[in-house]
Amino acid sequence: MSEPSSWAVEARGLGKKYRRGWALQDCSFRLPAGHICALVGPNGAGKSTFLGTATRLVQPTTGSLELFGVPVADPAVLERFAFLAQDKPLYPRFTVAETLRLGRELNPRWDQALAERIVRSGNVPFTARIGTLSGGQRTRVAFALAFGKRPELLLLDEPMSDLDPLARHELSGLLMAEAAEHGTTVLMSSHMLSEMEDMCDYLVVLAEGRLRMAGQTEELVPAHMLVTGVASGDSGVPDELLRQHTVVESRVSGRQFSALIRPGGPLSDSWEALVPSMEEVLLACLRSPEAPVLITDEARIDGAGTREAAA
Ligand SMILES: Nc1ncnc2c1ncn2[C@@H]1O[C@H](COP(=O)(O)OP(=O)(O)OP(=O)(O)O)[C@@H](O)[C@H]1O
Repeated sequence: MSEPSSWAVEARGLGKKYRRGWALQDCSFRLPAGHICALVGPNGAGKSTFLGTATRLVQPTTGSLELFGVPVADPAVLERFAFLAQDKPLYPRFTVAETLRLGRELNPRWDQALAERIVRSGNVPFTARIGTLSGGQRTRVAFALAFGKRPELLLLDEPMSDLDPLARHELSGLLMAEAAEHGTTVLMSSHMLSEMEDMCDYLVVLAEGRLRMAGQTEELVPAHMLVTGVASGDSGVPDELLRQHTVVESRVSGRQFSALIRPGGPLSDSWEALVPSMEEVLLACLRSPEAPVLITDEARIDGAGTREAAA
């Protein structure tokens, strides 16, 4: 058994219901500490809602959530994570220097040198007021605040969306270096699948408020194969493929079929099989919300189910 603190995130039956319906439902998984995890899903999938429950901005309707073994309702958890919200809320009248000073005064483990380095490498003037900065410059200051806190867990909601390609490259490099050097766990929602592939070693996929996949990428991605061959049977997808393997997505074009599958045994020699990229697996999974859920043993949490949220 692992020590409780070796799990950065443990969600058990987590759900949030709004008047319009469930934004997140029966979500159960765990994320071991030290990973960089992509939180992926289409618009409205429940990613921000999940991050909201982790940061206490959203009160769950069902289930529980622990960070490093501590329930999120416990104030002791607050200094262990930093959150970069999608709209990067900062005080518009503060200067950049005043914003960093606020970070220093509020956070006992504050790293001023690191925060200043992040601001300086984007040539953002320390004397400028936040309200006068471009969207990307504001994001950089928000990054500096989040990193400067030296958290054990960084929760990032679409952090790179308004950054130029150079800034994205620089800050994603910094993210990976920080995670490697300090063992920081990162949970980051994003629609940039190919960038996630370079950075992330853990995946949590949501669709329509439900968990679709969770686990280490090195386990999830090779659990899939891209198969092509000669079409046969009523649908064009060979019966043997449908019977013996889990077909996540299939397509028939002329006399050829192609499918992304989870092999249930050896594949026929008459088909060509390739290991897909993470992006190909994610795209197929997102296009096929009816495909069976895949959660690795490491990410699976026992005894989960929908119940009233812990007070
Ligand atoms: N405060 C709210 N009141 C009512 N419904 C809400 C509220 N916040 C979110 N929702 C609904 O919950 C669902 C999940 O929204 P959420 O913002 O978590 O999705 P998301 O995966 O972050 O989407 P995106 O990729 O577009 O940012 C959506 O259907 C949304 O309309």
